[in-house]
Amino acid sequence: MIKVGVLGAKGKMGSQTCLAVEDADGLELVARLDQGDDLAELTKAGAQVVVDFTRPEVVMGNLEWCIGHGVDAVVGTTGFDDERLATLRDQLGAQPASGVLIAANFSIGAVLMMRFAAQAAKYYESVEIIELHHPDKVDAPSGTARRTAELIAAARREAGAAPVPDATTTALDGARGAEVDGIRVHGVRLRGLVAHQEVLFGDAGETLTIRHDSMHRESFMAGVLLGVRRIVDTPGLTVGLEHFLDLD
Ligand SMILES: NC(=O)C1=CN([C@@H]2O[C@H](COP(=O)(O)OP(=O)(O)OC[C@H]3O[C@@H](n4cnc5c(N)ncnc54)[C@H](OP(=O)(O)O)[C@@H]3O)[C@@H](O)[C@H]2O)C=CC1
Ligand SMILES: O=C(O)C1=N[C@H](C(=O)O)C[C@H](O)C1
Repeated sequence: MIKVGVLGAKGKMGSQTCLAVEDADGLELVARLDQGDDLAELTKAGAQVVVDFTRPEVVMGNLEWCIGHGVDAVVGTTGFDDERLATLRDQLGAQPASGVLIAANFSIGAVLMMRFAAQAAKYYESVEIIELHHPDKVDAPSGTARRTAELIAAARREAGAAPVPDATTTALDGARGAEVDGIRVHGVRLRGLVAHQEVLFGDAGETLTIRHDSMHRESFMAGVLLGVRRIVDTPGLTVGLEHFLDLD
């Protein structure tokens, strides 16, 4: 049995994760912690793996604690940039047996969407991303949109593509979205939505749209459970659930 603790256990993703872990073969839910709880409860309960669905401003502190206490971590919380990843690599360097998985999105369909978008990137002159989420989301653009933009930008760079064309010279602030690694990202917040993304590609006389929809937070759970089962045997930093899927 793998003993699992959940951080952010009262939140939308944390509560769904608790249900999924309780139902999963070979996993035991030993701790549910939320805002104000003492992280020492994790070691008292014997947690081997922590699943973190908290907030961008607290996740790095949680991970420093986990790495320092030899607890592996599966992280869905957003807010990771190169600087944060470098910090984690340094911390893990001092604890070579520990593992951390950072996944912008645990839904299999979203991982495929990112992969397909990276594959399509070199064939199109234009590309923009639209992410659509529930209005309780605190960060924009979404972690998934940021990651998708980075993957597309890397593929375009490798192919020697020119910058995405855009003749805009006057615009209201925000009208052209945010720029991530040279790719425009637009955010929609709408009651009724969960998590959705479109990647729009365009070239002479044609467009290609790759769309993914998470209708329910259950969509993330197979990926979270896979992450928990794999991270106990995967020391170091793993960025992206695709490393635990047989995509090639
Ligand atoms: N990778 C993926 O597949 C997915 C990632 N996410 C990401 O996961 C994160 C959480 O999303 P969601 O569940 O919707 O958010 P919620 O706001 O519903 O849940 C976050 C929970 O964490 C709690 N919390 C805040 N600080 C701490 C702390 N220091 N220790 C423990 N718990 C704390 C919050 O308490 P309080 O409300 O009192 O602050 C809240 O209960 C976001 O970054 C989101 O983008 C979401 C869906 C899928
Ligand atoms: O906050 C959310 O809900 C989600 N957050 C993640 C993100 O920012 O990409 C994953 C998914 O989009 C849902």
